[in-house]
Amino acid sequence: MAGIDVSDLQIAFPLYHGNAASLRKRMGRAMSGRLGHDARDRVVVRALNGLSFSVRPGERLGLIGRNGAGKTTLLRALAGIYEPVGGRVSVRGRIGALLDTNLGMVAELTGRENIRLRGLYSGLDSAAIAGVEQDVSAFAELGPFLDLPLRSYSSGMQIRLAFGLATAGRPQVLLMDEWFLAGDAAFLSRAQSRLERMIEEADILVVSTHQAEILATWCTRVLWMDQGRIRMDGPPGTVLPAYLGRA
Ligand SMILES: Nc1ncnc2c1ncn2[C@@H]1O[C@H](COP(=O)(O)OP(=O)(O)OP(=O)(O)O)[C@@H](O)[C@H]1O
Repeated sequence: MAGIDVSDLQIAFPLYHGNAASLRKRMGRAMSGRLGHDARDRVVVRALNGLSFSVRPGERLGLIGRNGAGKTTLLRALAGIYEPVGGRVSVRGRIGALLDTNLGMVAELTGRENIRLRGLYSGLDSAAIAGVEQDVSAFAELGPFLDLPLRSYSSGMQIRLAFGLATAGRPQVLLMDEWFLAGDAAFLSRAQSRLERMIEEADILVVSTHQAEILATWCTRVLWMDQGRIRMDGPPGTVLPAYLGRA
């Protein structure tokens, strides 16, 4: 069964230049608490600083917080792209990651070829690949562009294709950065019903966005992140008014 357990998670990025004291001075108080040193005495930014939480099947978790709070870093750590420097991340279930429109795509291949390639990577047989191809092409509504190279796609087309593909493989844990919520209203409503079908199968969504309305309608729980830590964790009706200063 799908699940996420994060315990005392720490992610840090080395900054290769300068010394900590002058960097602290230049970056001001806002950042100074997030600078530290690693074992090789390099100055690092602590992007995530001791996060602990669990997510159970059926939960739709929204991440909110100011620029630089650590939302994207957390999604990437859950996807296994970043290694923790401390603590643990455990994600059970097949992961679908919508973090970067180009992730795992080849710009020179057509949309259809990319779909087939992904099917082959996932070890699907030809009948299953044909099913995914049909499902994704119906969802993405790319028309003749499906048979043109990806590099000719608009960013909205890339998003539709990536979203269709990431959700076609019936992932049990879908990780999504707000990038993918940039489509028009018609796309958002089709994306929402596709996600709802997926979530009905008792799976997990983790989505990061600055748009409070999306969190209010899509999520059952919101983590408010601040300076690489969790500031508040609870239902959207409690966390969003506090975040927006209306509590
Ligand atoms: N590759 C990197 N190298 C150095 N520092 C990084 C890197 N990626 C993120 N950071 C730093 O880690 C912190 C968290 O960044 P992150 O992108 O996770 O924030 P975010 O909440 O997603 O912000 P935004 O809302 O602006 O997308 C920031 O201080 C950022 O500058």
